[in-house]
Amino acid sequence: MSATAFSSICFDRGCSWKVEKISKLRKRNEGKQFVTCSMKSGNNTSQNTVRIGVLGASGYTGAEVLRLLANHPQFRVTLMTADRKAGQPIASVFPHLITQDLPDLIAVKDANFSDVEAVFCCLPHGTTQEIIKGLPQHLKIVDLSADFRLRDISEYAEWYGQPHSAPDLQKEAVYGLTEIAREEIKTARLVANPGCYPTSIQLPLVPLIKANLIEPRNVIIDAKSGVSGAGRSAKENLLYTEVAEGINSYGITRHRHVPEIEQGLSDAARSKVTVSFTPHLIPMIRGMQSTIYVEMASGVRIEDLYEQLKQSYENEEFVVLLENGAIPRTHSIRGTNYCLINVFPDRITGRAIIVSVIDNLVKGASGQAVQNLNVMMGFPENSGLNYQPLFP
Ligand SMILES: NC(=O)C1=CN([C@@H]2O[C@H](COP(=O)(O)OP(=O)(O)OC[C@H]3O[C@@H](n4cnc5c(N)ncnc54)[C@H](OP(=O)(O)O)[C@@H]3O)[C@@H](O)[C@H]2O)C=CC1
Ligand SMILES: CC(=O)N[C@@H](CCC(=O)OP(=O)(O)O)C(=O)O
Repeated sequence: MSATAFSSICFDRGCSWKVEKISKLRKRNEGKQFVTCSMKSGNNTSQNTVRIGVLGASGYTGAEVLRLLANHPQFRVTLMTADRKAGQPIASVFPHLITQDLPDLIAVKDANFSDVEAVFCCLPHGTTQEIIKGLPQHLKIVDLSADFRLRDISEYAEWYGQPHSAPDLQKEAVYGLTEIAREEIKTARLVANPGCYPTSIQLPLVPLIKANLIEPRNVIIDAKSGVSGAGRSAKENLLYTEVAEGINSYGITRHRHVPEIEQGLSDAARSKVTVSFTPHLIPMIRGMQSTIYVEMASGVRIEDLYEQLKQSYENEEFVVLLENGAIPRTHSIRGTNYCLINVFPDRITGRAIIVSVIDNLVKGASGQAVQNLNVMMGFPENSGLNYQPLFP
């Protein structure tokens, strides 16, 4: 059999395994949804409707929350804030949302939170902690910024260039990598949604480190992000002329996601882990790939890594281990909450190469945020998240 024929059979086997798994999990969740909640149809909402605020609804992650919640059976957006764009209808800020029945954007200071049960906080770091400090206690909060992700506030001060102004809230926050921290998220009031790079990196590495299959101190990560990862505000380095037809590495050795990645991996290892991490901005709108080079522990084979990941994620709808050499592609997850992973042997160095892809705006931000609020509210975890990839 030719190599091409072999790899195409393998690829097909990988896909059919996955299709079976997804449909099985979806059926299981649909069953739960039917029992737990009655559905919303059109403007008729059931008594299970949860009123939602979106803070920073005029930004990219805010808009993505609105897109996902349009198909959510329980969450209904009744409050939306902005800063410079306060006072405007959403369709004048995001014309693609014109068909949604949504309230106008208002300033945070004018918002009445008494009628809202939960908020997605899609604001810049720094600003976020000041605003969350002033929110009423009854609210469940999923914060998409970096403000509550680092447990050590001195580390926050070092990497974010300012002291943390809400240390008590920081102590209360649960780091929301859903597949890893689901039990804690269930009872949390404030969830710190992980950063996009840290999500794509920790999902494959945490189970491997916990099982002592890789050397945690020699991890090298080469990551690439679409430009929407930098948000919607105007910046010179994000102009079309600066981004198109080129690749720009940035934050080499000092990107602020380093301590977040090291925190998660150190927890898994129960000892201090350090990483070499280099992000790149590439000329695409959404999507992210992390290519991770690891040394396997003594006596460990690539098949052991593969089996561990397969076992860790076989009951997870949104983390998919591809089979038999299939290569994760950002095209395969565009607009979805999936993380696709595969592991490859580097026969020359003996290392393993792990490839992980997510959509930075979905599993890397708003999708994981919706997944987390579903967990916090006891709803099926995939509510509002059943999207097929946009391809081509
Ligand atoms: N983009 C991504 O892929 C990811 C982003 N994140 C994080 O999520 C958060 C939001 O990101 P993103 O949506 O991309 O950012 P954007 O820059 O696109 O949006 C920021 C939002 O915050 C509002 N805002 C800005 N300053 C203030 C202020 N002082 N008071 C009140 N509101 C304010 C803006 O309002 P206005 O437009 O009216 O000025 C806008 O609605 C950030 O912390 C980001 O780091 C996390 C993971 C991935
Ligand atoms: C392409 C790009 O610029 N990406 C952002 C990361 C987006 C993200 O996850 O940011 P938070 O940690 O603030 O949530 C960056 O490198 O800073």
